[in-house]
Amino acid sequence: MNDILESLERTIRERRKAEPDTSYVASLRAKGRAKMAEKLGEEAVEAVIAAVQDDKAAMTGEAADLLFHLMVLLADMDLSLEDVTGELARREGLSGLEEKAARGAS
Ligand SMILES: N=c1c2ncn([C@@H]3O[C@H](COP(=O)(O)OP(=O)(O)OP(=O)(O)O)[C@@H](O)[C@H]3O)c2ncn1[C@@H]1O[C@H](COP(=O)(O)O)[C@@H](O)[C@H]1O
Repeated sequence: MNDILESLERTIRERRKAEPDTSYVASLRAKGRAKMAEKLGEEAVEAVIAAVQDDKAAMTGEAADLLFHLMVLLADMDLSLEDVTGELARREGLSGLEEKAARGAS
């Protein structure tokens, strides 16, 4: 599973340098971060709808779109999956309440 995400992360970094008319990733880069964020929001809403409708097939596709667009945005911010998994690993070492407190949540 991680192999696929790591491979996709490399592909996204590489395709950012392509000509926008030959690559969806490059076209998003050309449109800018606000457009990437907008796409992430759209995909999140579509995933929410699939979940509420209990549509597993749609949810699988929407979750893939959501992950992909999140990774495009992370790459634009020069963040990696390792940054995210590192944060998840840190949280795993804490209980739920400790983790909430560490994030400053009420
Ligand atoms: N995983 C994906 C992936 N998932 C979704 N999408 C695209 O995301 C877009 C979003 O869906 P929408 O229905 O909102 O599409 P749209 O109406 O064309 O989008 P907008 O005009 O609103 O921006 C679609 O065009 C999908 O093709 C993806 N495009 C690319 N990848 C991966 O990225 C790699 C590099 O792609 P290129 O940059 O195109 O070479 C590919 O090999 C794939 O592995």
